[in-house]
Parts: sequence; C-alpha cells; structure tokens
Amino acid sequence: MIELRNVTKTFYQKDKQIDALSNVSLTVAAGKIFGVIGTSGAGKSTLIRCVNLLEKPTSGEIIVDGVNLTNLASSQLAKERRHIGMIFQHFNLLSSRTVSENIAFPLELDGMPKDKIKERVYDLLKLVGLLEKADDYPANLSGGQKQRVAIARTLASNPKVLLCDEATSALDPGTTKSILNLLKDINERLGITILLITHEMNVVKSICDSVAVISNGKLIEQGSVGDIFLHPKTELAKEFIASSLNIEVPVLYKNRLETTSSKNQHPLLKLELTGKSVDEPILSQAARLFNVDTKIITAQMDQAGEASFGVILIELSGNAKNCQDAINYFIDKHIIVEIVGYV
Ligand SMILES: Nc1ncnc2c1ncn2[C@@H]1O[C@H](COP(=O)(O)OP(=O)(O)OP(=O)(O)O)[C@@H](O)[C@H]1O
Repeated sequence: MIELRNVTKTFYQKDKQIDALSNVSLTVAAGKIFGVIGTSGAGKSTLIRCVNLLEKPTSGEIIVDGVNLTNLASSQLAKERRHIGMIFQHFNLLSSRTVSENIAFPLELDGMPKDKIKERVYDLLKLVGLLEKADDYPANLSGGQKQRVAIARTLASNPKVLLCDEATSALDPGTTKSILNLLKDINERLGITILLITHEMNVVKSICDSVAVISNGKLIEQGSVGDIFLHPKTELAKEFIASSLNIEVPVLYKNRLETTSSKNQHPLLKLELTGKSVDEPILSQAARLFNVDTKIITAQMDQAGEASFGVILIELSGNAKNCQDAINYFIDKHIIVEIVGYV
C-alpha cells in the first residue's frame, strides 16, 4: 500500500550537506500499522513528509496504493494526495472555525452540498466521540480533543492512508492511550493503512504491526513488532525497548543498596524475560531446585505484537553458592540478569 524505494533526501545549508534520508526502503502492507522510531534529528519527519511529497525526495520512489507519486504533475499529485490523510503533533486546526467547521473544511473545498456536509460531519463527530463539542472553538478544547478533531477532519476526505507525525507527543500518557485506541479503531473499522513516526516505543508497542528503527537517516532495523521485541539486533532498538520497560528500584531499597556483597546480604536482581522464559514459572522452579527464596520487589509484564516480555526485580536469598546457581539457571533460560546491588 505504501512503498518507499531507495529514498534519499539531501538538504544543503550554505556549504553543508545534510543527508536526512539515505537509501530508505520500506513497505507498509494494506490495512497495517507501521511505526518508524528514532531519536531527535534521525530523519523521521523528513521520511513521513516524503510519503505525501510535502518534501520531494532527492532520489528514489514513493508508491502509494499502486501509484508512483514521485513523477506526477502537480495537478495529479494533488488528486492522489486526497487519499493520504495526515495528522500532526500540534494538531494544525483553524482557530477561527468551530469543531464542526474545521471538520467541514476539506468537504467545502471539495464542493460537497451543505446538507451532505452536515451529515458527514455528524458521523465523524460521532466516530471520534466529540458530538457535544461540535460548536466549540479549538481554544476551548483539551489536547486530546484537538487531536480528535484533526483526525475527524482528515477522515472527512475518506483517505486510504493516514500519516501520523508524532501525533501523541504533545499529550499526557492517559490521553495518548485514548488517541492510540482511536487510531487502532479507525484502522480496524475503516481498513485505513497507517504510517506513524514516533520517538516512543510505547506507541509502537500499543498499536503497530511492524516497526523500523531510523538512525542518522538510515533504517538500521525493521520487522514485525513481536520480532523486534524478542530479537532486537541493534543497540538502539535494545535501548528503545528498555525505555518502554521502566521499573525503578523502590526508594526504601535504594537507600539500603550496597554495590558489593557483605555477610548476610542478598542480591537484588533485575530479570529481563522474553520469549519462552515469560511462560515458565522460573521463580518457583529456581526456589525448588536451588533452595533459594525469591521475593518480588516490583515487576512489569507486557505484550507487543505476538511477543510477551517483562522485567522483574527480585531479592534473592539463600547461601552464596545456591544464589549463584540460581543466577546461572536464569541465564541458561535466556533471561538477562543484572545484579542491581545487595541488600
Ligand atoms: N529543511 C531543512 N533544511 C535543512 N536541514 C533540514 C531540513 N529539514 C530537516 N533537516 C535536517 O535533517 C535531519 C533530519 O531532520 P528531521 O526533522 O527529519 O528529524 P526528526 O527525526 O524528525 O527529528 P525530531 O524528532 O527532532 O523532529 C536533521 O539533521 C535536520 O537538521
């Protein structure tokens, strides 16, 4: 549905050459949600802006729904762009128009009769859950409500593809969740293909089918979300995954934590579980096999695509040899073990 073939984008600033995208290729299958994740300046915005040719690639091809957009005349490109919706981090609503009038705007441009516009706007308001805000102005809406208006406005033109440029970055976690749920709902109900860019792995984890990691304008890793979470290859992918599993040592423990072990102290272990190890009762097995006790301090178990994974912080107690045997057992089970300290 969306295909980027060897897309390169070079900017020139005075004598400086900036390779914002280098030979980027990716395919988003129809009806799927594809995320591109990267840190600031990696090339995410340039990539997504190339898809609807807001930014013209220096070389390479962009194919959307079977049409190669790269060489189209501007009138043809304008026609094709109607099938490509886009939403932005800062919503881009018209402040002088009400919610309904914002949503109606693309339909007015299309010359739709007034009564039809009214019907369509009503349906869209209902879809995004904003019927009671129809006559409000953007200034009186929350960030999440503004993004819902922007989504309704872009859906007004019946796009086949939706591009999301950091669409939840300006929102708090709860609102982010509700907007991501809405995007997933739209994807499933209307069959719209979604390409999104983000710097947050939680966004990818919540709704994407596939993900690509971008660094310095290059796609350094891509695959299904489950696959990337289970078998990340690059350090950057590993860092993004770790950032989505944020467990903290509780303050009570932090204050008592020693870096080296002394008599009668127990190791505090951080166990990262993926794949099969998630499904096995590893703590009770270790307790039985090695005569150790495992006290769970904090834990986070999660799901991304078909992959389950999690992090557990445990206090391990028993004699030193048994504790070491238990640690070796965890490592044998492909669990990443970190000794956080001793308590
Ligand atoms: N119009 C432009 N002229 C010159 N350089 C540009 C232009 N747009 C982007 N760049 C450069 O291209 C690189 C990629 O920028 P881009 O905005 O695509 O990154 P990003 O991953 O979206 O970053 P952020 O998350 O901070 O928005 C950066 O080095 C940026 O400075």
